[in-house]
Amino acid sequence: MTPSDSNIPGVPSDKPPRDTPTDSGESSEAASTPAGLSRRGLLGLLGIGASAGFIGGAATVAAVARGEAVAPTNGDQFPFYGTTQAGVTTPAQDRLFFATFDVTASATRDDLIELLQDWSYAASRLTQGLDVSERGAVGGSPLLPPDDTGDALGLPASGLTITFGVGPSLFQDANGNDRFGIADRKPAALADLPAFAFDLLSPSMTGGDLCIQACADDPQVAVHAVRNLSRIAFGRAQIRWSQLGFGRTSSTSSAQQTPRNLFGFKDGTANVMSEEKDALAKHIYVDSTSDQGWMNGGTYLVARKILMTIESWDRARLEEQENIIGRDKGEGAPLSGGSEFTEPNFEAVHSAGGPAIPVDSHVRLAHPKLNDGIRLLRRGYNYVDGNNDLGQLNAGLFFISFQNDPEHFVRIQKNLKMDTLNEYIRHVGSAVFAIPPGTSPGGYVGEGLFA
Ligand SMILES: C=CC1=C(C)c2cc3[nH]c(cc4nc(cc5[nH]c(cc1n2)c(C)c5CCC(=O)O)C(CCC(=O)O)=C4C)c(C)c3C=C
Ligand SMILES: [Fe+2]
Repeated sequence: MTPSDSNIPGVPSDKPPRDTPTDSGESSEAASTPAGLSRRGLLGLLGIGASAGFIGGAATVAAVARGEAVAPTNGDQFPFYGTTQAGVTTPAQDRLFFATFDVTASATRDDLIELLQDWSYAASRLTQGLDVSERGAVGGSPLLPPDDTGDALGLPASGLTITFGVGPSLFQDANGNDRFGIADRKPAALADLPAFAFDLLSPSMTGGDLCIQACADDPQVAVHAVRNLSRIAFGRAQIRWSQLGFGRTSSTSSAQQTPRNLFGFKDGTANVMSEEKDALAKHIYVDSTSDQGWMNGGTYLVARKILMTIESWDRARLEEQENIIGRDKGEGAPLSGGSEFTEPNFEAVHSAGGPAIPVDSHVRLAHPKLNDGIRLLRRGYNYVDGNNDLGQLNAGLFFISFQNDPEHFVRIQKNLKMDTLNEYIRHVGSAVFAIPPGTSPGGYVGEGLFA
């Protein structure tokens, strides 16, 4: 299947920020959203469980003007609706807030469907720079908690994308129980990742039934999105673990400059780019040959939280750092010569003898030539989670890759067993999710799973 371009507009939108009223006094977006939040979703926003009583006065309240005092600086918008979900080939934004969720033990199949419907509806609004519902942060009854938390009032869409995923545990619990009557819809490719050499995984940063990847150019917008989606889920699903990321570590479009990771190296040079339509179809998106038709046009997300011992790295000689990566630090050119985008030549010989690109360097071991031609679309972010008692930063790479089979990640990660980079990194968190195809107005992400 050839993925559509529909999520790659890349042009600033002329839509007004957050619920600026139209001349009619209605939300500028109201007509384009197919349905409102379910009663359960509204109850979640109020922080009331499913058994709670009726909410009075559900009539639509005209949206209230937002952010008059703040001139929006990044009104970039990427449509939520499309044949593929946004946030995969979308030019990587600066910030990430990623969260995995556990669906509550008491939730039924209908609860799960309604949650995905509510999330899709809310995401279609949030990605337009609107509040989570029409009543929003300040348009509801003064006697009720506001629908929207209000922390993004006055902020533009900031390129927000919201990408939903479903994990292996959604289909079957640890005892093999078919939780939501979808066990026979589980793709063979969606399995927990195996243990890898040097793994130091913490259970508190591993797994999840569902995931939300929110990317934006403003961290407040990304956090607002996940926070409000989490409120909607109240009583149906709760956050298991989450990660804030900054400074994208990968380009996903050749129009973007290659960013740097916390080791100071350009990261993303050899990534699959959104312009590479054939490579996207071959390596990233699931096609009609999949064992599960509902995944046609979807992809798989692998997340790995990788701690980087940056203090030790900073004491390594430049030459050693470059030999470990296999590229030079200044330009990002392969050690075999040329400039950043020159193909590495693993046969090239160093003037002092031996291979110019060390055999145990990261780029050699991760290169398609040593991995049956496999390519990943990497979309990771740096993170810093404070410091330890020794004054060292808890910092690293929140690695995210998209591929049409998680086994492709597994293949490369196994090959990285000999990687000299391993002396400076540890994988501490891990998860894998199926990313269903996109949806259209009136539908919801994951609908094919229940059809
Ligand atoms: C299993 C997949 C990968 C993990 C895990 C991983 C961790 C990791 N990578 C860097 C830094 C760099 N990686 C680079 C290239 C690169 N990395 C992977 C895969 C994983 N990396 C691939 C497939 C590639 C491309 C290889 C190629 O085709 O040439 C680079 C070089 C620049 C670039 O091409 O992006 C850097 C730098 C770190 C620091 C890290 C863990 C913390
Ligand atoms: Fe890498």
